[in-house]
Amino acid sequence: MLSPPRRPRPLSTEAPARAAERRVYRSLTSTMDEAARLVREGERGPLWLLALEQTSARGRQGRPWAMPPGNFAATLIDAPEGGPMEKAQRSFVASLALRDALAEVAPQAHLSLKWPNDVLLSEGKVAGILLENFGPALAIGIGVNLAAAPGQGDLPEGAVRPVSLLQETGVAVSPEAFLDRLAPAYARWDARLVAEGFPSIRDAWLAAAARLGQEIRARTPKGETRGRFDGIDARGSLMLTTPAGPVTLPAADVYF
Ligand SMILES: O=C(O)CCCC[C@@H]1SC[C@@H]2NC(=O)N[C@@H]21
Repeated sequence: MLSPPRRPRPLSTEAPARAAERRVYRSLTSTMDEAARLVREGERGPLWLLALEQTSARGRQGRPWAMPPGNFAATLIDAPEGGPMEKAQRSFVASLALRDALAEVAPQAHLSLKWPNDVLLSEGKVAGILLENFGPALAIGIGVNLAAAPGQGDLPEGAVRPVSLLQETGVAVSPEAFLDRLAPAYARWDARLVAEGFPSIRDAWLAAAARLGQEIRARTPKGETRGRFDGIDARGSLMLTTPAGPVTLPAADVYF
């Protein structure tokens, strides 16, 4: 007879001041899987799930996400007010929070933001964000190459190379210590979104955007669009000026 599936047990549960509750796990398939399970059980957050190892992590567009030991992997479960647009805006909140947390631990780092939700360090990808909507709650998955960058393998031409914080700056920080910075940074930017609305978040994001005003390429299942990166609209969609006129893309992969 099959035994019932074992529930992952957190190593610790605590609620530090100024931040949401957090649970730390030694190993999970993916913090997104654990988030989905907890949401099914009624969890609505805000709750951070931090895994020291993931055996089956995923990235955007169903791609696998490699997680060398020492890297950061967490998911924030939250149930913000509003509809799909307000939820999608949290990817910009998370990008800004990640930028701030990285800047706090490595003040000398050259950081920028790549649409839709990557954080670049010295122009390489140091962190990625994956948003998944689990009905009543949102899961914001965040992976940061703190200790090591995954192998470059078969990167598409124009894709940014993966880099790690340690390799680029010499700064060593544990996943737990990084969450100590990230959780309050997220709470600050989220409060700003609620208080001031998306234009304030958009302005802050654009001020840190990589390649603004320059030519980029955006790939969707329908093909590639080349154009000048003019910003993001009120929904967070990518705005390009192409030889054929303005184009707005709600989702795409961007190449430089
Ligand atoms: O493709 C991307 O850039 C997004 C990567 C997101 C990876 C993180 S690691 C924590 C969370 N758990 C997952 O399985 N994926 C996200």
